[in-house]
Amino acid sequence: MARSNMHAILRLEINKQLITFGEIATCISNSSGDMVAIDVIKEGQEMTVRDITIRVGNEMEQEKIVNSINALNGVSVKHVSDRTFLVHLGGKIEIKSKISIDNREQLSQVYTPEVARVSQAIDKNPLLAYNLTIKNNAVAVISDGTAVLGLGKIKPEAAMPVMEGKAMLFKQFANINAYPLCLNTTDTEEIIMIIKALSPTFGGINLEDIASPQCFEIEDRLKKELDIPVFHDDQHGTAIVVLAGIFNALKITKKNIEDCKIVVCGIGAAGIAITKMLLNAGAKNVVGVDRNGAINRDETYENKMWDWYSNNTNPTNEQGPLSSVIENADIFIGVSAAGILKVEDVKKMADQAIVFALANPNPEISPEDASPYVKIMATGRSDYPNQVNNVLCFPGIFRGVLDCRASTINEEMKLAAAKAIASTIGDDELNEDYIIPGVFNDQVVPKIKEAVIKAAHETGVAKKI
Ligand SMILES: NC(=O)C1=CN([C@@H]2O[C@H](COP(=O)(O)OP(=O)(O)OC[C@H]3O[C@@H](n4cnc5c(N)ncnc54)[C@H](O)[C@@H]3O)[C@@H](O)[C@H]2O)C=CC1
Ligand SMILES: CC(=O)C(=O)O
Ligand SMILES: [Mg+2]
Repeated sequence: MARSNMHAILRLEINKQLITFGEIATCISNSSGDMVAIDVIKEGQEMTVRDITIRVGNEMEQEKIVNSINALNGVSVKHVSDRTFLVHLGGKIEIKSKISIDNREQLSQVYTPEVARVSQAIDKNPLLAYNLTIKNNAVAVISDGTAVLGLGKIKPEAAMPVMEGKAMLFKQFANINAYPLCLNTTDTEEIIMIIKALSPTFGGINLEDIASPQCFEIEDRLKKELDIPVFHDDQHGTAIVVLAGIFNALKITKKNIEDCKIVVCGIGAAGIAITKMLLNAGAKNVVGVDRNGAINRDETYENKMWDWYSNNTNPTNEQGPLSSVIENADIFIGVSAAGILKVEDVKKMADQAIVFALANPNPEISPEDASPYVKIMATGRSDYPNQVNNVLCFPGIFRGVLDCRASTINEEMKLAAAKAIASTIGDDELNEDYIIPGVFNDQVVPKIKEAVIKAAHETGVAKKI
């Protein structure tokens, strides 16, 4: 399994006459806790209070450690807090005013009565909204909570931490103000109606974690009916970053995309968009696998996208489960669920295999299990090398489209973004553990932005000269 990034902070009250800190540390280590920090909170003659931060595998392990400490004589656990929960207290973002209101004159300018003149000006010329409101730099991050990370359908309130996280990334990496909005409906028509009604406020719409196949119709309709860019990040953001990673990975394995057998597992939002980009980039042999095995032409599918998929992929009409179609595959791309690719499957792949196990939060196979048998291993996670995650794309692509006021994000702009990401790694730097730039590489956003603006102008969708 993938290693855990879960940390707990235990507040311990210790009677120094009865126990030493060394004994407590041994107890934690014997219970598989990895102690990463110690803070002294209160020091007395007899008693001392310390906060210790430990990395644990999961909640059960945490409970086991707490119970073992409490079983020792002279120490008790007073409080347990989880570092991840602590950073979420009160939510992760806020709205700040650009100017302060210190007197009546300023009040009458930013609000009534003077603001009315600004409203009237925009009413006469709605394009002025780009100059006189937040629109120019505002993106709505909208989810209905139906496909959140790999968690599946969860309540819209529960999707908010993820959307707030996306909003933070928009701000930090591209200085875009993003507004997380989780909708209490899963009805396609209602979602379309709500987003259309909200659109005057925003310069772009980032759809997030909306389940397939509904996500396709929602995005297609909004693209047709709105004049601002609409981008389903799980489809296109992911596909762009995957393609960037594949371009670089193939330079290492010295294979051509045309000759590779590529198995895509999880034919949902991300899987379908990835497949389309791979085909546009020249791939000829893509085989899609979902819960019931390979998508093939001998079956009929209710899902229209799977119908399209069966007719445009799988040239030899392979059938059967992942464990059989994985044979001789050069590339595996997983956007499905945790743990479904087995070591025995990886062993059946062609030489110099490339495995992108991108399910979040836990990949289809852990790097520890797969790495001995593959040339290149990537996941969607921040705690391993080669993080293939749409965070590398959405800040830069939206920075580009907002800056040139593009009406849409087309195939040319997406391909340009993929090439821009790949190009941030020079041939002299490229290696198995560095096929994709890190999230904190400050060349990524400017490179994507420039490439996207250029492609928007070349394809005539940039409205700002
Ligand atoms: N690393 C990254 O940047 C990204 C990762 N993802 C991850 O990819 C996964 C899928 O995301 P979406 O495409 O948005 O969801 P989705 O719900 O649209 O599609 C998931 C697909 O995987 C299939 N699936 C589920 N369990 C499976 C199994 N055991 N075997 C084969 N197929 C299975 C489902 O039937 C569905 O067709 C999630 O884990 C998500 O976190 C998604 C977007 C970006
Ligand atoms: C990264 C992302 O968008 C997802 O896992 O859904
Ligand atoms: Mg997502």
